[in-house]
Amino acid sequence: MAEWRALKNIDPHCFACGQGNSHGLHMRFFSNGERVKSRLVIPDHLRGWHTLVHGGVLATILDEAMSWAAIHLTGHFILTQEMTVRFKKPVHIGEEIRVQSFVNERVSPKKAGLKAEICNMSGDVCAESSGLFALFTTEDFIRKDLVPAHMLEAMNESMWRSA
Ligand SMILES: CCCCCCCCCC(=O)SCCNC(=O)CCNC(=O)[C@H](O)C(C)(C)COP(=O)(O)OP(=O)(O)OC[C@H]1O[C@@H](n2cnc3c(N)ncnc32)[C@H](O)[C@@H]1OP(=O)(O)O
Repeated sequence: MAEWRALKNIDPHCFACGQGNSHGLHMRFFSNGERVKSRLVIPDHLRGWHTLVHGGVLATILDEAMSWAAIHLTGHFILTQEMTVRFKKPVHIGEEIRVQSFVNERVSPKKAGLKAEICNMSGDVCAESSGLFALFTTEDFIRKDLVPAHMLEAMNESMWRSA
């Protein structure tokens, strides 16, 4: 299996992966060509019930991990179309967690099924997800008019390279 390579962060403002978002999760991703992974500690301000991490935050982490896998393992821009999450064990504020994701199924040329799971440092699966992702060519994504074309072109130049 190929070694893990750090992936280049492409939007400093993203709540999940933006390194410049002071309220965000600052996720950094690595890929071995088959899977994408990240590790993080959830900051104190994202708690839900007492010291528990809010489920919506865990869902964001899973969505982000599946999105990075969809982008980097299929080579397309993506939109999350649907996702399901199963919360299996509590995650606590300040606890280190690991997330991994992969392409589970290439449903069609324009759709892929992804999976992700969050584990604690004991190796227990705390949350897992499945998602359906729409895959776009650069031209089709520009046509959607969701992200400025100059930003997509800059991403295209750097996105598929290591950090
Ligand atoms: C920061 C950098 C790192 C990036 C990480 C980002 C992670 C975040 C990921 C997200 O959370 S994305 C935000 C949450 N998701 C959304 O906002 C998606 C909203 N939903 C949609 O836009 C549509 O439901 C979706 C494109 C996902 C699926 O559409 P459908 O397959 O149901 O098709 P639909 O019939 O609704 O098509 C709408 C239009 O999109 C077009 N389309 C759909 N899938 C396409 C595709 N794959 N390629 C090209 N065009 C596509 C389709 O042809 C059509 O074009 P027209 O309006 O011109 O007729």
